[in-house]
Amino acid sequence: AKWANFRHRKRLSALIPGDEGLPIFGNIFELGRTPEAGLRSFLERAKAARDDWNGTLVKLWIMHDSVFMPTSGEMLQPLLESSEEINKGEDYNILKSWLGTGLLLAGADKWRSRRKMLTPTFHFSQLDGYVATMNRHAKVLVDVLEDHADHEFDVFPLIKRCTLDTICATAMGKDLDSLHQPEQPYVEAIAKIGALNVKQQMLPHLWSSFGRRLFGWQKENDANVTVAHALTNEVIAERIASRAKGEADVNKKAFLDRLISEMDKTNLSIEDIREEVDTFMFAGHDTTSSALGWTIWCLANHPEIQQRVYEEITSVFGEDEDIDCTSDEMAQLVYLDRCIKESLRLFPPVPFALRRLDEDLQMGPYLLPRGSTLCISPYLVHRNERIYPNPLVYDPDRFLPENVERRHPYDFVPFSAGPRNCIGQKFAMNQLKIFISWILRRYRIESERAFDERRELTEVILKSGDGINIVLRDR
Ligand code: HEM
Repeated sequence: AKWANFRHRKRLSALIPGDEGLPIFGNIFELGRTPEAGLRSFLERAKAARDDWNGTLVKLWIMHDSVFMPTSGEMLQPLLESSEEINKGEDYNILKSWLGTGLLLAGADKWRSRRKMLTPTFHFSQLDGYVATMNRHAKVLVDVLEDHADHEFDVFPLIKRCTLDTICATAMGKDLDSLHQPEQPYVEAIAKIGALNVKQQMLPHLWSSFGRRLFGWQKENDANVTVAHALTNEVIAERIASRAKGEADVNKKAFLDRLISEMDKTNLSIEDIREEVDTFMFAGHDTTSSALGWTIWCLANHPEIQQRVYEEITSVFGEDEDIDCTSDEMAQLVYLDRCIKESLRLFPPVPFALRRLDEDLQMGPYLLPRGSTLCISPYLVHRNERIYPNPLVYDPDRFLPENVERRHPYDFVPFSAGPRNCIGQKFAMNQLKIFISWILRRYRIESERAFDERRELTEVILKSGDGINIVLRDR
């Protein structure tokens, strides 16, 4: 069956423009071998497809895997809107030892029932419950930043720890305080799991499970996963015990508490709960820190835009730099909203998301063969110069309603779109608005570097290879 599918993929793929590289290896040697060069080569291929044959679909063969990357919203539409083609690409499997088959990695059937069950926990009325926690952590961050004012420093490690603390508090109701105490087994373990994933993707000798065992990768991964699971298990046991004693504070419900209250109605086991909590920890912390880091970088390098955001913030909050940002205020921060969106356009935290096609799929004039990997790439769509002229320019006005209207709805997809989109997108946008509004009320952000003096690279998440170097000035 595998051979028949290979032949089928070869046959349909030959009808789609683009070269297929060498026999057996395909295009693998044409792709950059570092997280930085890899990104560049995808962009170059997307540009070449547009220039050579006016195409918005990149075709690649990576060994025996056929990969297609649509580079416009219009091309993406049939995939994003399909309620059938929702199975993830195989590259994700490596995360299963930590996340199990929670919402992010679940196959179609399990996903449908889980998504239905979890959607209400992200309803905007529930999100209000997380706003106080977000404000609390933003305040801790601006206080810690005080020690770094007036000289250039890399803010990214602090942002990363603070977003980890926030998601830990909202997902598990646990105060990690990694901002003050970074040396904790859990914090170190999930950082190691992240680094091991990047290593596994980049080094071909770790692509097979035999190689991963032989070179000690698996052992190191499993040891760190055990540490990460230990904390989640401990917190779940504590919350169940305090709930049984009637001690759970109903006004301070974490995501975990909502799942525990579902336990009786649904058939959720402790294991099921753990995989969802771990999934939210994973999906909700690196992504948000990347988005926050890049937004800070954009504002630091565009003082006039930053000043306009600041003026909007003071018009909403007055001169008080210490009051909480509530849902009402967030709704009024419309210019900040455009600035965050423009930063998500230029630097989408998830540059590539993968699906495995179960059936042949018609995409524009092409029939894509079943068994192929399809790549939803916000990075390639958002940098398509035919959709966003001068794509490397940071211009929040691209998100003025009249400009948004002129584009295809899927030309902006930082959170993916359709049934399998990001369940946490409102949560993330709230957190970004709250954090930026706290930081800008206290500090002016400056940059001593040029905006384009940055190395973008993908470690699953889009990062800056040099950190986010800024100077903070007290207002
Ligand atoms: C700026 C921040 C974020 C970005 C850019 C982002 C982006 C994405 C993207 C592109 C996907 C689709 C992945 C795929 O198809 O493989 C996704 C899925 C997901 N995200 Fe986010 N995300 C962010 C924040 C969050 C937060 C804060 C949470 C949790 C609180 C979260 C939870 C999830 C989950 C659970 C999924 C899987 C949904 C499903 O398959 O039904 N994300 N996210």
